[in-house]
Amino acid sequence: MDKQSKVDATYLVGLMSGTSVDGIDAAVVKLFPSAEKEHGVEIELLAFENTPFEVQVRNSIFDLFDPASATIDKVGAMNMWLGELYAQATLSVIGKCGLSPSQIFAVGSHGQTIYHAPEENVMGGYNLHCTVQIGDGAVIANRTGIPCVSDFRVADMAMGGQGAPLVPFTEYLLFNNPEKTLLMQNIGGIGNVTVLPVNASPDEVFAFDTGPGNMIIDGLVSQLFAPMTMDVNGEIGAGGQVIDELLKWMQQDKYYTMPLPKSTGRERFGQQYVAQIIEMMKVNNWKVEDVVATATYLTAWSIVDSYERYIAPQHQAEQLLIGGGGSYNKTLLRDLQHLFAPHNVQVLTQEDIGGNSDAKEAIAFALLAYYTMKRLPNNIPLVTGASQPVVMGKISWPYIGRPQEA
Ligand SMILES: Nc1ncnc2c1ncn2[C@@H]1O[C@H](COP(=O)(O)OP(=O)(O)OP(=O)(O)O)[C@@H](O)[C@H]1O
Ligand SMILES: CC(=O)N[C@H]1[C@@H]2OC[C@@H](O2)[C@@H](O)[C@@H]1O[C@H](C)C(=O)O
Repeated sequence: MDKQSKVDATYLVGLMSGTSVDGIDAAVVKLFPSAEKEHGVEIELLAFENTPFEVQVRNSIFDLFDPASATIDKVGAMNMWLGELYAQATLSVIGKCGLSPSQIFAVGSHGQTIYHAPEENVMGGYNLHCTVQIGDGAVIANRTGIPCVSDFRVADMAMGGQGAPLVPFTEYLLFNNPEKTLLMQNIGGIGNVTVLPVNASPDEVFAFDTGPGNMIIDGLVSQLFAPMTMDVNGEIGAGGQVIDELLKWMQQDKYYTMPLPKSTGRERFGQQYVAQIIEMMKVNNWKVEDVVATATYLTAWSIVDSYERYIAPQHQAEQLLIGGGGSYNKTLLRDLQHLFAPHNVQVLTQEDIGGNSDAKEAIAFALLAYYTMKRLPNNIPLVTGASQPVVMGKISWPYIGRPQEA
């Protein structure tokens, strides 16, 4: 880093609580202009903290995924409650790296998605794509004294986009490689991939949700191995065999052949879907570890199938770089390595390249917020299907303004 970059460094906090509802990821990043790339930025991760949700919070969020139990009073209260928890997570992670809140330029908070409907929905003559993320930015701003950018996705939807995925914009900024075509694969609740062709320009980047990430595995484990909520390190799946009949049934979901751009969520692969699998398991007398092994294989298959169907015809990739909690599931990694071997695609995790699988999305929302604060566009229309670039995110200012800095 040169002297000028050090002078221009900006500190930001990014917050992510994703579709798997495991907790809050909070990152403090130092951002400075890239010495190499024009308009580019570089970042340094200064601190990261994951705060798991308490059971009552997790259950209250799950209540909101079912439109029948998600009454408006519960949505309103949870919006404020999560705001409080996000504010605490912000202050805690800032404390970890010895900075004070007054040194932070902005917090970028994704919020908790409780509803995502990116498909065509014509009402009153308007095509209303919609998505709901809660955890109010006003609470975060007023508890921390830091401006908060939240509610990113709706601006993209206002331009006809899917409002997802948003992380590709930051992957383009941070990972674009002059020599290799990279597949940036996130495996959270949902799986999503960003394709970065060799030395890509923004209009060559494309991305989409590949299907379920850990969502089906987590759903099965929560039902069949409670109080566990995940297949830790893939140990349950490692002890099972893939059930062909179940795999074929799962592979027939329409999502896998839908045209791009596409995104998905709990509405498709959540509790109802898992309940169907458990019903089939009972009828067929399948072993629970075989069902978990099959769900794990399905996730790996959906990723390689996406590569074969939408990516490989134009781009031979060198590496699949995995981020998100799925990178800790060894059975899933084994299945991915096996399925990508014939394509000569090397499968690596963020840790293998010196990154942090857990922190990646929180870092992304810090970076997205930086662009919002600078009033610069931060979506990629080719990725989301929006008709044009927009500045995503709503800014909440703290009540008494920021402490005056010297
Ligand atoms: N040690 C582990 N072993 C196996 N799986 C793990 C482990 N740690 C995390 N996971 C999986 O990762 C999930 C959390 O991943 P992550 O935090 O990336 O998802 P998310 O951000 O909530 O989802 P999304 O990116 O879809 O919004 C957990 O629910 C679990 O399934
Ligand atoms: C609506 C929503 O919350 N979508 C998430 C989800 O989790 C992964 C995948 O599905 C992706 O589309 C998105 O999140 C990441 C952060 C994104 O927008 O890039």
